[in-house]
Amino acid sequence: MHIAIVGNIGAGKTTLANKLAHHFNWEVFLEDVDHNPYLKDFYDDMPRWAFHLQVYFLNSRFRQTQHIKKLQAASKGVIQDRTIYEDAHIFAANLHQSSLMTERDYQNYLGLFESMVSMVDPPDLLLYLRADLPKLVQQIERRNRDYENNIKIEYLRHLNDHYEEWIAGYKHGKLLIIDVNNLDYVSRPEDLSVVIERINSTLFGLF
Ligand SMILES: Nc1ncnc2c1ncn2[C@@H]1O[C@H](COP(=O)(O)OP(=O)(O)O)[C@@H](O)[C@H]1O
Ligand SMILES: Nc1ncnc2c1ncn2[C@H]1C[C@H](O)[C@@H](COP(=O)(O)O)O1
Repeated sequence: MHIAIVGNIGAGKTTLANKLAHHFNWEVFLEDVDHNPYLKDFYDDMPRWAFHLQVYFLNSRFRQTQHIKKLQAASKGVIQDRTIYEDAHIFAANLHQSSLMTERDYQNYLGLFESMVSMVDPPDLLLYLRADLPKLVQQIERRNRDYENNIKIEYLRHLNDHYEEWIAGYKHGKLLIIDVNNLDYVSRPEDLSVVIERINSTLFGLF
């Protein structure tokens, strides 16, 4: 079983991924953020570092999917925090549309993405955490990563628009949309239970 959690920056993916992994006793795959050699530079100067960052994320996400494939072959359950689909359909697409990535870099990136994604199995369940801008801003502030302090609200808005469009057309498998605006699975265990019940119901038809 493979559940992938998708959603905008600060939506609560990592927090939920850890909680679900604990609940189901499955392996968790988080994003490589702390060791990312481009992320800070990217936020300082997006046009300069957009392509480098996208190639880095693509490779790191692809390696993760190969690792997940092996675990699945061994019948292990996996929770994944963010997918390779989001790199291309959300982040790279947004950078290109916002003229922060050139046409030739984008086409070059897409060629690489298409080659890689053809070797990727979609998750059994895609769990989209839908959050409005105030919730995202509040949670990004709460997390307080210094390089994210200057993220513009417009950047988050464009990413949310891309998410909504991509999710509306998602056809790779089961999809569960959770509105997290009024959920607090950090301090309210009953909110986590609601999420778990909805996952069980979508995956196994329970409840
Ligand atoms: N549903 C929630 N309710 C309250 N706080 C949350 C919720 N989800 C996440 N948080 C908090 O918001 C911050 C960002 O969450 P995180 O899981 O890192 O988001 P993401 O991985 O989507 O970027 C963290 O400090 C986390 O504790
Ligand atoms: N593909 C990406 N392009 C640009 N930025 C990205 C990409 N994937 C992740 N990020 C950024 C967004 C956040 O600053 C960090 C971690 O993501 P989060 O949603 O907080 O887990 O990396």
